[in-house]
Amino acid sequence: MTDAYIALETGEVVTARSRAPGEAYGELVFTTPYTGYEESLTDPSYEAQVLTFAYPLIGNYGVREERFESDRVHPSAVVARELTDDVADWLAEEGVPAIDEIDTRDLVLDIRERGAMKCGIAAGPDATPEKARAQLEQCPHMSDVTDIGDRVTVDEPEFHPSGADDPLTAALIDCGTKRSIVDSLNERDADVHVLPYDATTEDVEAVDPDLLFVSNGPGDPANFEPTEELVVESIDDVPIAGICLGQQIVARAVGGETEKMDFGHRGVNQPVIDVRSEKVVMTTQNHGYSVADPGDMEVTQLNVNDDTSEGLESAEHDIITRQYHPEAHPGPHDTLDFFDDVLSMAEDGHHPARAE
Ligand SMILES: NC(=O)CC[C@H](N)C(=O)O
Repeated sequence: MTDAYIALETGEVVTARSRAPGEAYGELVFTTPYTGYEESLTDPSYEAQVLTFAYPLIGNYGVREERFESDRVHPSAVVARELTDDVADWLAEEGVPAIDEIDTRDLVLDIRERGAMKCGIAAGPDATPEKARAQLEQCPHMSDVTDIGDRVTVDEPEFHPSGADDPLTAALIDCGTKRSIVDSLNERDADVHVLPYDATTEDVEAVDPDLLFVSNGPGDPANFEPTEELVVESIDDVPIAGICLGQQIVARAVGGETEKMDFGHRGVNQPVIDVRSEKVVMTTQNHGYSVADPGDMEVTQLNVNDDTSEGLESAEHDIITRQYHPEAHPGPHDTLDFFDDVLSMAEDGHHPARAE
């Protein structure tokens, strides 16, 4: 049944089946995992994006809140080959338009050939191609979504105790964090103060952290100037760690540069090599920008497929960051030791390579 349409920047309007009604626009991206749809759909990194699942059946093991990475669905719309009723009903309850019975192989090839592009979606009994085109016309370039940090950050600071007798303290700057990053720190006896992305140095000093941790998040790292400024002011005062958007913001803070990729890396099978040990790990990734110039930091890990920077470190300034998602959720557990490494740095007060 055709009661949904997706309008692409190519001028094409593709017909589909509505699984959750509504109209929306966003940057059209795809992710390839065959599991982890609850984690992806609640990952704040997908804010302002339309998420296409390359795997053909989404929802075959239901929907469980304990797998959520935040308190809501973040993509502005969802595209699949087939969505189960569990997922379709969940998205409808969340007010997120969803369409399926579309050739997602073809759509993914379009995105790979043209790069992540704008799109507009209209789904439901009143949907028309014109309404989908009207949504497309409203869609901004991702770098022009300048309020994206405000859409995903905490309203007020949150405290997540680890329950340990002698905990370390992490100040996590919430640029759209996944819950499993907080959990990964708590599980290693670190109390976590989650602060808004525009927290000040006074806000950080008030919690007296052993580690400043910059989270993952959506959009262009250039639109997180308050966080970048906080990192600039915090360097050499406290060890610093970051994941994904966090790596990008920290790189910019130490004089580096970031750039938009054609269609990014989104999946659970991205191989990464450590240039020091030459060990290769499989990683979970979800990003559309990358670090083009690491500034004052050393590139310690590279993507095996395209040599993009996956790990940056500074012994001088006590910094360790990763472009991929070490917490996985979903994905392989090859990289969980990142959290052990950054908490060891926090406990010692310096990067392991920096002599006392
Ligand atoms: N998961 C993330 O933190 C994504 C980082 C950034 N928004 C990008 O797309 O590259």
